[in-house]
Amino acid sequence: MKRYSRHLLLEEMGRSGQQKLQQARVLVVGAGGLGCPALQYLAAAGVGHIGIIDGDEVDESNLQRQILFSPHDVGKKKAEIAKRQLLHQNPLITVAAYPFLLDEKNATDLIAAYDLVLDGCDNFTTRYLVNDACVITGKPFVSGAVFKFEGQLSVFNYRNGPTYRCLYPEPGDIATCSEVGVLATLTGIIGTMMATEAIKIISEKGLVLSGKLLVADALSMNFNQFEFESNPANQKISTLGPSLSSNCSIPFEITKDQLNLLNDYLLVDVRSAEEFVLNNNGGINIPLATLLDKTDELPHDKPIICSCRSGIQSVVAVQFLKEVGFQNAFSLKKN
Ligand SMILES: Nc1ncnc2c1ncn2[C@@H]1O[C@H](COP(=O)(O)OP(=O)(O)OP(=O)(O)O)[C@@H](O)[C@H]1O
Repeated sequence: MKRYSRHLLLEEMGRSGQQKLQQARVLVVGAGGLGCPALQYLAAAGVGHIGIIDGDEVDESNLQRQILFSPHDVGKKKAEIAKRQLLHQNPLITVAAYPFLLDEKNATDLIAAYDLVLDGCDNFTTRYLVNDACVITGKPFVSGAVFKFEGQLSVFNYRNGPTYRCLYPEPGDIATCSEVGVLATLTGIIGTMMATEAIKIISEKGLVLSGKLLVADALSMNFNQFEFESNPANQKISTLGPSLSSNCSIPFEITKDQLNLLNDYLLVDVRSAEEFVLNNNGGINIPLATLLDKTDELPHDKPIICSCRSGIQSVVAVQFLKEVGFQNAFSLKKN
């Protein structure tokens, strides 16, 4: 009672909410930059049964953001070290470590044994796999992603809400953080928000981020939410397909070289007005948050090229533009 007293004091949580946490079974995919903070808060908050699946070993370059690990853990299995740390932090919970990768053979059985999944992996293959296995087993999942200074958060397959495929119908090839770098604290922010959504789902309190994508920009501290629709066809998955290639490209991305071949187009910088003023790379500025209100300023007779700093917000912008009929929209690919 004393350990959880600050939760018990919350009217919305109270004894029944805390008991729901204690009874909950949560699987975290990936004990990396997002998984570590998410796991720490789930354990501290008293989620009774936590599973950790990660096939990787701790690397020295992980220590910048993977806060469950120390230098003497380098070379050891992340799932096992994370389990040890969480039990040390909260001996009142149970933790299962799966020191291997989630794949098509184990995903459905493993996910079926949990109430909720948190996906903190770093690749599209696993994201689609988690999605499809959650659809098949009827489990909601909280999804986080980080790239340089930008993070994304959403909840999929929650009470028949939209799935990951409703937001991202096609696999992408955006580089992982091992190739481009990521701000340490951003993984903490998004990972902690993933745990927050998990606690809300389990305790059945608050508005869950279902059908909405939160895009966070650590440099400007702009946090924006975008709504997206459900496509009922995406609920009809009944078997896991073979692994999706993680290097197939987003069909609506365009490189700088390809852009140079175009005679006429409209360049739309979808960063915030502040960022645009600080670093004007040409084109017009329509921040992502206002894009759908300003579609009457956009042409239908020439390509619309969306651009941002890292190539993530521009992909989201194109996704939204295509939904409202701008099939000639492309995202400018970053190096
Ligand atoms: N299919 C999978 N099953 C389980 N864990 C996965 C799977 N795919 C990726 N992961 C794990 O997700 C975690 C993602 O962590 P993070 O994004 O911080 O990158 P990293 O792989 O640890 O480091 P870096 O990208 O710098 O090499 C990793 O620990 C990785 O092993």
